[in-house]
Amino acid sequence: MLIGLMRRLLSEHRAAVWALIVLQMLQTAGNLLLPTLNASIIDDGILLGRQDVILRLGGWMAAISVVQVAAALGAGYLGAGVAMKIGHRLRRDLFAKVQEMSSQEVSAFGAPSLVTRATNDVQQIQTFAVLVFTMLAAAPVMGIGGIILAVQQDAALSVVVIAIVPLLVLIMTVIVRRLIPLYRQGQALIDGVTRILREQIIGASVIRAFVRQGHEAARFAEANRQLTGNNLQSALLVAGMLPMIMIVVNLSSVAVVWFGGHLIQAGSMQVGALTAFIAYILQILLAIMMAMYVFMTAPRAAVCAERVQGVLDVVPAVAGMETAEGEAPAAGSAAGTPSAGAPAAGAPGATVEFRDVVFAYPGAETPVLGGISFTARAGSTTAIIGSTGSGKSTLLNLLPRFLDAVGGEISLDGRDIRTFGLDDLRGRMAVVPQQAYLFSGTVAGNLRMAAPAATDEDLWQALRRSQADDFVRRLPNGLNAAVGQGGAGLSGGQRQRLCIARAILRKAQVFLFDDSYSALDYATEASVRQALVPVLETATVIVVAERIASIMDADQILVLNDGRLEAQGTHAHLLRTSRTYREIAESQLAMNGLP
Ligand SMILES: Nc1ncnc2c1ncn2[C@@H]1O[C@H](COP(=O)(O)OP(=O)(O)OP(=O)(O)O)[C@@H](O)[C@H]1O
Repeated sequence: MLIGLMRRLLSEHRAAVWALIVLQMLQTAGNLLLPTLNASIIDDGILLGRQDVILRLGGWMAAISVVQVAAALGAGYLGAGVAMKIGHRLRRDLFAKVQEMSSQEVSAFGAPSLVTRATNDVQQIQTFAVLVFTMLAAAPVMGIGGIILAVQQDAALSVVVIAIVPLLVLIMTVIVRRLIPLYRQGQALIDGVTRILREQIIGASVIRAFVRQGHEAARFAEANRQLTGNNLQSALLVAGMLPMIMIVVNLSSVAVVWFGGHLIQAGSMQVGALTAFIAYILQILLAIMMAMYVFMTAPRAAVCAERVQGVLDVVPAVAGMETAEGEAPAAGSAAGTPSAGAPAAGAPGATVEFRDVVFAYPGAETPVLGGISFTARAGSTTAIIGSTGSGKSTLLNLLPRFLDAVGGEISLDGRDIRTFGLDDLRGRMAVVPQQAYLFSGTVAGNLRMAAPAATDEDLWQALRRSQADDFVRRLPNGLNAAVGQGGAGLSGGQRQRLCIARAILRKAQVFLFDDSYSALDYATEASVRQALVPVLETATVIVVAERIASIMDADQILVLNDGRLEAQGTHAHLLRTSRTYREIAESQLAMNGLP
């Protein structure tokens, strides 16, 4: 997985990678040459008293060192650059993929895990790439070159090398095999800590309200303890490796000096040759240590690559982000792009038709919606009412294809919604979601999500209609007032009114309101509904509501019960024909004496 991912990512940086390899080769060639030159200086220069040889070879050594430094600098610069670009590309791809995913696909991974994958996991892969660029190409050349040159210096003494290399490889294999499962578990534990932290930050007031701080602190402490334990285990293994290697290295150096000393005494080896031999032995060991370090980092990077690739491999159930080719936006609408102009007074609607629609959440045994058929015409308002969990939001989410129906057909002006490009389809709609979500930034920034080219006057007009102008005017900086993440700093009703203003800024054909007035008092709700009449006059409006008073005037009301469309008709018709509707109405309206 890691190799495949790296190969794919590096294919874009072929020239830089080749340049890196050449620079590393230059560096390594220098490393391999220097001990031989040093040996010649000792044996042919110092021992024979030849100053010209010392100066000539010394000059070569200095020149090689300069080239080595330049190559090291170039390789470091290029390696870091390519690694950073790989990280950038991975984060960009992950972000784009998450944007395409449906809410089910996101929840299958979990938001905290997706955040960890896009940050920590990418960072691990990036770190591994830097290591590979600095070490992996150099290590085999240095190791093999070192062995050849050591054997050339003294074949008999090279037996030491043959003895230590398998020992080092054995140590490395044992440790790496224990590290892989630890790293895999570690990444999952990071997900766990992030999840608990996120829950505790978002739900801080609930935790305080139910005096659960102690319990939550214990939950976090346990997750933290497990992560620390896991990190300690892997750190101990990595830390234990270095002394083991040093013992092997030092023992082999002692053996070389011991045998080399005897060879010099016997006159079969020169002092310079022994110095070079020791230098080559150290280079071989250094090469093995470099490779080991890469192989030790590889398991964690491999686990991270697996997790990142897992996200990148998701084929979104709702496919087709782009506008379908050759498709013209609908006349009179700004479909396909967020509408650029003034609020949507008079945007022409489109006929929405559901024919025997069925929907089941992935993995669920029974469908949450079945046999849903109705038609919502342009210029009309369709309301959906039903008990909690009856499938109202799910039904609404099918239209912009946040979810895809598993049976039946949904059409817009007679055309199956699956034949539209996703951007085009969603560009024809404006949604006020059940959770009034705002983004960190300013009030104006949030509103212009729906209409980037809207003027301040357009924004104020939309705010007036959603009864939000008064409170925005009172905010420090008005339209440019800061909004916290999710709408922090604003009340639920204020957020809801800003979301309504945002939606009506769009010249949409279809407006979807998912319980969008729930945080407003009756008087404000009535004023907002009244003010929206000119905007929504010709559009197709579908409203989910809990309160009968909000939907009594709708052209048709759909009564959902346990995912089935139990009845449909006007308020008066349903009062006569639907028991469920009558019960809801009686429970809400009887006390007010309404019809
Ligand atoms: N992501 C999901 N995965 C599985 N089941 C889900 C998911 N989201 C909702 N459900 C289930 O689908 C059913 C319908 O949910 P939905 O949110 O559409 O109901 P609703 O009528 O809008 O409820 P409410 O009025 O409380 O918002 C519920 O039983 C719910 O448990």
